[in-house]
Amino acid sequence: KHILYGYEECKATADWLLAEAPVRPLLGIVCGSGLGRLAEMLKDPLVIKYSDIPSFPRSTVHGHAGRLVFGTLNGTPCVCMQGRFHLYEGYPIQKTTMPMRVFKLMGVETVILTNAAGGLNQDFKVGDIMVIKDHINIPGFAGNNPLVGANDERFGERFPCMSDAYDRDLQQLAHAVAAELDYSAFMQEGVYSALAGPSFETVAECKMLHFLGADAVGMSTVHEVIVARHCGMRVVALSLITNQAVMDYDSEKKANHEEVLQTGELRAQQMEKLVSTMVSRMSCNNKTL
Ligand SMILES: Nc1nc2ncn(CCNC(CO)CO)c2c(=O)[nH]1
Repeated sequence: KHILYGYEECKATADWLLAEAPVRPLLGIVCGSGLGRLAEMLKDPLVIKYSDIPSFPRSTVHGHAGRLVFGTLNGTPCVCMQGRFHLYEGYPIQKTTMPMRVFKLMGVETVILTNAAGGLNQDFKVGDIMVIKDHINIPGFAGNNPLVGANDERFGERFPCMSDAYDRDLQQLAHAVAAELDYSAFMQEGVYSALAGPSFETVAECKMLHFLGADAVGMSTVHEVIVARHCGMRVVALSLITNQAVMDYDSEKKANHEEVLQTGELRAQQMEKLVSTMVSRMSCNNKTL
């Protein structure tokens, strides 16, 4: 039975990209809303538009450029997604996570994912960077999990463990590098919860997610993490807190995409510095790559 975006399709796309790419990437980076400038860190970049890549989806969201950038970061061969795919764009979930399998088949061993998220934890401020230590996959509760359907053993096992999805060493590395860069004042860590979107959450949903132990809420990342872990890549993920989720009915605040992108602009420089310094630490003691 033809599995949507299955092994053969991902392999064909990976081979097509490797034929174009100047480097065979070891590290994958996914840029979240407004964080696309991370891709400009790469040296000797080669940029390929998603629309030119066989079987690749198209980015449809403002703030997601829709380009794959190959290059090196402090000597480490990287591939960077400038723009990612979301359930709310109407893609089948396996389509939104296909890039993770393509990364794997190109030789990527570690993925750094970034996203913009709303802060549920009341200690969080707009502009904070949260190291994700775990996630709550709400769409998964309703059966919308990227691994549903026939399992392809060439990627991974039928029932993959997710209790260690977010690599502990790489979380510690993120905090250590942040301390070195004197970023600790706006560094957080916590649980990321995903909704499908595109509507932002209601007050009752924010209060429920917070009550369930979520520190931030977004519309991406968890599906990519599940697929990345299924095929054995290491994962570290960072949320830029772009607004305080509305938790009371009297609040004047209204979540909006423009504010998400503005905060991304504001913090983009520190995010770039954090990620690039992490990469240099990972590659020099390359056991952690
Ligand atoms: N309250 C709240 N604040 C947020 N900031 C970013 N996102 C992630 C969703 N980003 C969408 C819309 O900006 C674009 O992918 C969210 C969210 O889902 N909820």
